[in-house]
This record gives sequence, C-alpha cells and structure tokens, in this order.
Amino acid sequence: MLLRTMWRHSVRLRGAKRLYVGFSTAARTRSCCGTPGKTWVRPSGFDTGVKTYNSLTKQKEPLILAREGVATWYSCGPTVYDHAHLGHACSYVRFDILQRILSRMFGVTVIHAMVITDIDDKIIKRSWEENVSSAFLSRMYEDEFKKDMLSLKVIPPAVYLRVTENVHHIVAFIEGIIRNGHAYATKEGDVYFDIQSIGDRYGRFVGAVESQGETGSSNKCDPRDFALWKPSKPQEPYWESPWGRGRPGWHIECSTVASRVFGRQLDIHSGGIDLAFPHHENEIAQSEAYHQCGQWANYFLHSGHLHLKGSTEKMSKSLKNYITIKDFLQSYSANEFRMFCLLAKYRSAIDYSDSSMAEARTCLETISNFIHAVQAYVTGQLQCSPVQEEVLWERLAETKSSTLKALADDFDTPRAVSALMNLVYHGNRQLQPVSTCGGAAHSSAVFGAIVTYIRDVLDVFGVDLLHSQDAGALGHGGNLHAVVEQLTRFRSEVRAFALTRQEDSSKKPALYPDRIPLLKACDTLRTDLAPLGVLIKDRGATSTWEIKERHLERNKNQEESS
Ligand SMILES: Nc1ncnc2c1ncn2[C@@H]1O[C@H](COP(=O)(O)OP(=O)(O)OP(=O)(O)O)[C@@H](O)[C@H]1O
Ligand SMILES: [Zn+2]
Repeated sequence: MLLRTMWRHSVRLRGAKRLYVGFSTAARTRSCCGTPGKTWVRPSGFDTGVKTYNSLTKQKEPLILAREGVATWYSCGPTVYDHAHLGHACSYVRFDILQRILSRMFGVTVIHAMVITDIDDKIIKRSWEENVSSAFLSRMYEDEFKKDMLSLKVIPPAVYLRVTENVHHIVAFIEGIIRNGHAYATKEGDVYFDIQSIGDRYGRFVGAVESQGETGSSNKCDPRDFALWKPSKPQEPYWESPWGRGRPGWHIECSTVASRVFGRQLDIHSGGIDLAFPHHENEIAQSEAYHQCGQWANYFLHSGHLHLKGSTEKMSKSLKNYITIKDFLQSYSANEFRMFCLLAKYRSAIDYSDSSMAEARTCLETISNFIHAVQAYVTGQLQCSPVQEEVLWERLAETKSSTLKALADDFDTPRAVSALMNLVYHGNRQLQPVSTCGGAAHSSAVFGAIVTYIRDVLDVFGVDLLHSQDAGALGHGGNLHAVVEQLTRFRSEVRAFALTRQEDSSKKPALYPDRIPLLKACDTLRTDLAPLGVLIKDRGATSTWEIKERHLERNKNQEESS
C-alpha cells in the first residue's frame, strides 16, 4: 500500500513538471491552443459574423474559426441501450438547425463527427436482461437511432464512429496521458486521470450541473479523479490493454475520437447541458493533457433540456419518462417538431406538451395557408383588391435583414420565425379577396419574392414545405395533385352553375331551387375531403385548394412502420 502510494506520488510530481514545459511551449506556438489556466483566449482565425454563447466564458463571443469557411464540430452521440426519445430529438435537431444556419446563411462548411457510445455499464446490464450480446443490443439501437434521425431530417454527421472500433486508439491516448504525467494506473487495473496534476485548470464547467461523482475503486489519489480505463468484471466484454483486460471509461472515448478526426484543435463541441459537467469538463482535461495545450476546443455549445410539461426532470432513458421518436411521428410530422424547436432558443429548456405542439402546428399552417393563397392569387384563382406593392417590397427587405441579424445573434431562431410570421401577416393583409377583379393590376412578382424567401429560410431550418407537399403528393399514386386539381375544377364549375341567380328584374335575384342540391353536394364534398387532407376553400365565387402535408407525412410514416 505504501509502495503504491509512493509510486503514484512520484508519477504526479513528474507529471507536474512535464505539464509546465509542454504548456509553455504550446503557448509560444499556437494562440488558440496555448494558454494555461482557465482564461479563454479568443482564437485567431476567421470571423464568421456570428456571435454565439460559449459555455467556456458564459457569454456570447464572436465565432472565429481556425480555417476560413470551415468549422470542425464534434458532438457526443447517444449511449445506445434503448429507444431514442424526444429529448435526443430535441438536442440533435437543434444542433442540426444551428449547423444548417452556419452553412447556408454564413457560408461555413461544417465538418461534423459524432461518437456512438456502444459499450458502457448500462448497455452491458441491458444486454444481460435481454439475454443478447452487448454488441447485438447496441447495434440494434444504433441503427434505430440513425433511422430516427433521418426521419427527423437531421443531416447525418460526416462520420459516425463507434467506441468499440476505436479501443486501440483509446488505449494509445491513455498511454499518452500517462506519459505526460496526468494519469496513473492502479494495481487493480484501473487507470485514473490525475486531477491535481492540472491544478486550477480543472473546473471550467463546475456548477453547470450537479456533480454526480464517480463510483469505482477507492484507490484514487483524489476523489475527483475519474476513470480512463476500467478492469472488466467476469462475463463482461473486455479488450486487452497494458493494464489488463478491461474497457474504456466514458469521457476518454470523446477526447480520443475527436482528436483522431480533428487533431489537436477543435472549433466547436456540442452536447446537451447535462453533459457539461463532468463529461465535457473531463474531456477538456484529458485532451489538453494529451495534446499539452491550453485550449483544445474553442467553443462549447450546450442545448437546454426537453421536459414533459409539468415535470422538472429531463426526459431520459434511465428515468423511463420518455416518448419515443417513432411514437411521436405517429401524431406529428418532422416539420412540426422542427418548428417546435425553432420557437424556443436552443439553449433554453423546452416544455413538451400537446399545446406546445399545437402552437408549432398552427404556425406552420399559417405559413402554408399564406403560400397557398399566394399561389391562388398568382394563378388567378383568387381575385384580390389592388395591392400596395412598395409596402410589401419594403417589408420583405426588412424581414431579410432582421432574420439574418437574429440568426447571427446566437442563432436566435424564435426571433427569426417571428420576423417571418410578421411578413406573412402583412402579406395576408394585402390579399383581400373580392368577387370580381375589376381589372386591378396583378402584383405577382412581390408575392412570388415573399413566398420564395419564406420557403428558402424554412428550407435552411430543415422545414421542407415544398417537398413534403409536392413530392409527398406525387408519391401517393404519382398524381394526387393532378387528381385534386381536376376534382376541384369540376366542383368549381358545378358550384358556379348552382350559384347563378335567376334573372327577374321584379325581385331580388334568387338561386334556382332545383340547383340547391348541387350546392349542398359541393359543400359535402368539401367537408368529406378535409379529413383526407384536401382542404378546399370557397372564396366568393371561386375556390382554392391545398393538400395538408401533415396527413401525407403521417400516412407515409404509417406505411413505413407497417
Ligand atoms: N431530455 C433531453 N433534452 C435534451 N437533450 C437530451 C435529453 N436527454 C438526452 N439529451 C441529449 O442527448 C444526447 C445523448 O444522451 P444520452 O444517450 O446520454 O441520453 P439519456 O436519455 O440522457 O440517457 P441516460 O438516461 O442513460 O443518461 C446528449 O447530448 C444529451 O444531453
Ligand atoms: Zn462526449
């Protein structure tokens, strides 16, 4: 015992000396990766024009990238031992939106890497319960996770990497940390990170969330020391290592994989706020100890939690208070979930409930109805009183500028959506239906520009109104739109015939009584088509129609799951 204590002590002393040499060398050579201590150093490089909240400084900072037009971005992936739920959906959809904004609005190519945690205590426990191998269990839930992400239209990372396929790199990484004097092995086969060896550099995120501490061997130098390598217990999966058979600790996988992909420096690291401490804290400690640098990742972005309304706890697998993504998609569409995410800032906690989803749905419906009204106006189906074109052009220019400003300000999507909704409101105000056009000039260009802009921005956010309507409709038998078009045209003619008034100058013109059943039949058809997703609106003598994407998407999901 005494011997072991002495050995550990000497390792730490050696480590402290090397730490000093390594960090000071780095400080001379790299401004972004070289300052010891907790002070954040603004990276030198290329300013994106975006300000983003950096958890390392707890304030908004200009987002500066090491390489022009390219962001290296690492995110922690799921631990795959159960179904993906709306909490995961929320975190990954929110960051997907941020990445889309960076790339489409600010011209930054995002290179995104994500690790899949396919070995850990919970996976092993679950595989025993299910009587399957941990490899089988994790692969099954990993596949499911990837499918769920695709059904939510999350752009897949450039690379997904599995922990189990990187264990030899992890072992080499741990050896590097030990060599640099920041970790020690115990006789029992554990390897721990030596927190005291980095002095006051530990603690960037302390207090971000409650520390849960780490259970394990009591042979640690400091209770805060955390596992880099754990010996395997009988029946557990294991890998050979210089410290005996075992498996990696949780935090080391991310440091290793991120470093493998991006080297010694990273622009952006993301994850849910629960990961800030201890997971990201420990990732930083390990990576900076391995690379001997002072600022490994320049920006840490953390998303707020999704809670079930009325609950203070986050939705999570271990608490078993979750709604799976698949179940959710039976009732709502991917577009609706995205709008739900867009309506709150990505850093805030978000309450999930039917009423918050109803708000998202209404928002999309308002936009969709406006687009259809514009289409009807442009094609001449909808007659309107003269439009104040200049006012609308101005509104459009204002919206473009305020949307961009909002997104450059820490990706403020609620403000951007509100700018779009304001544009829709003003557009709608100008679309005042009249029964006869009276030769009014047609202002198609400005409405066309507005609709194009709204669709473009929604497309940046991953809300794809265009394809979910048109492609969805085409997918259903190939010609649903054409059929509905023919049907409503026929109905319009019948209706116009039924609405014709009797010519009798002595009385107020009345409908022909024998044509009233035709009018009723037209109303019945309209009512019956609505639950099928075909919405017909009678506007004076003319009618417009639209196919609701929600119905099509839901039907598509049901077909896919059956
Ligand atoms: N309710 C939630 N709201 C927002 N993000 C979440 C939520 N739950 C998980 N995440 C995020 O999803 C990612 C993967 O998390 P993880 O697989 O650890 O999920 P989990 O359900 O919290 O699991 P566990 O209950 O086992 O801790 C992390 O970035 C995590 O922060
Ligand atoms: Zn991680």
